[in-house]
Amino acid sequence: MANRRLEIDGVRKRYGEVTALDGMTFDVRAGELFGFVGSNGAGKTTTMRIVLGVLAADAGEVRWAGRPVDLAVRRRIGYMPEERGLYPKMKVRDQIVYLARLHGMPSGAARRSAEAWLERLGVAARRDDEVQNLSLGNQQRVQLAAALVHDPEVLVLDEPFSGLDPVAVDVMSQVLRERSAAGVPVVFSSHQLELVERLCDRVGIVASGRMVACGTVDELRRAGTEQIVVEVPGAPAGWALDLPGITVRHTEGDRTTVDLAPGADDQDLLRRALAAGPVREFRRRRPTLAELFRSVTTVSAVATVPAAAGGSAGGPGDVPSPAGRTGPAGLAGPAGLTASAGLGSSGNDDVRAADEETAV
Ligand SMILES: Nc1ncnc2c1ncn2[C@@H]1O[C@H](COP(=O)(O)OP(=O)(O)OP(=O)(O)O)[C@@H](O)[C@H]1O
Repeated sequence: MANRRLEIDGVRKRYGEVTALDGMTFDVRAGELFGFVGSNGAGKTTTMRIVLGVLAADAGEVRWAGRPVDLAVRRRIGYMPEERGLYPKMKVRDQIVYLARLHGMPSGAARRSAEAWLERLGVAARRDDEVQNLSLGNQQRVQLAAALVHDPEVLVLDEPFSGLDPVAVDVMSQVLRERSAAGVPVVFSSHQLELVERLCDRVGIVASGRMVACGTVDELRRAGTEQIVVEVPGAPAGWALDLPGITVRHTEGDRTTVDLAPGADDQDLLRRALAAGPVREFRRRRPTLAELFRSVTTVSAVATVPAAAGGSAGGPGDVPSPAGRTGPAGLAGPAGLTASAGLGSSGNDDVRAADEETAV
């Protein structure tokens, strides 16, 4: 199929007075693992629910392979809802087979596929247990099996990594990588930014219902302010102040981190450092995804590597969710499947602290 792209184009959604989506626009391409990140309440779940037709948009359009997404297409999407969607009292394998059948698979193929995915995801030994008797992490593996069992053309996963142990995170990562390598566009939301940075081909950062930065991790990091970390034991306080194009971000012990404006001369800084004492470290760095996230979600003013062009055709329509998925999704999800991590650590404590003090 040509143009295998999932396009979210100018989607708007209000809940009464609350604007949840304000022209959300991005695309996810064939073979791409796309990380969808944003603060709590930024609009990620609302976007995914609109893609799946669980919710109708007020305006804008969702397209797959160039065509507006309809019910037939939605049945070919694999979806892991945030509220989870398993029947607690149904046995694991029966449930996966049942969901595969709802997506139109013949019964033999549904059973084989269910068995293969339960095996692959490490929960085959629990196939005859009721879902409610599984640990939350194992329920999540079953939930992923439910999203994958019908060999979907597109995968849309709302916080699939939350609450997983490190081994399960590895299994989940591998499976998503495999599916994207097989040509499936995969979009997932997460608050685990180090994981997103490591795993994703592209990342979209959402704030207040809009895409505020979108691109590969490298593109996003290059768009961020370049920094220099300098270590000068015994340097007098303020040694790096008042240099053109150089702003001190943070000082901790002997180590100072500065922002380097475009065109600023780092050799000025080096000369000043050498005059202040012995230079033990002098290196350039770019902000991590977590640092960028803090910047753009504090002030949405970082360069945006644009996703698909905007626009707002008619809404995707009041199509109900794929048959049967409303049932289990509508039940109270397994309790306690909540986001496991905060907004990712930067992996660089000094600069993280600086970001918290001085949001750019
Ligand atoms: N059913 C609803 N009724 C009213 N407001 C809603 C409803 N669902 C979501 N909202 C509001 O819409 C906005 C976007 O919420 P959404 O759940 O899409 O955010 P999110 O990015 O998925 O957040 P989180 O990371 O916390 O899951 C928020 O302001 C939220 O309070």
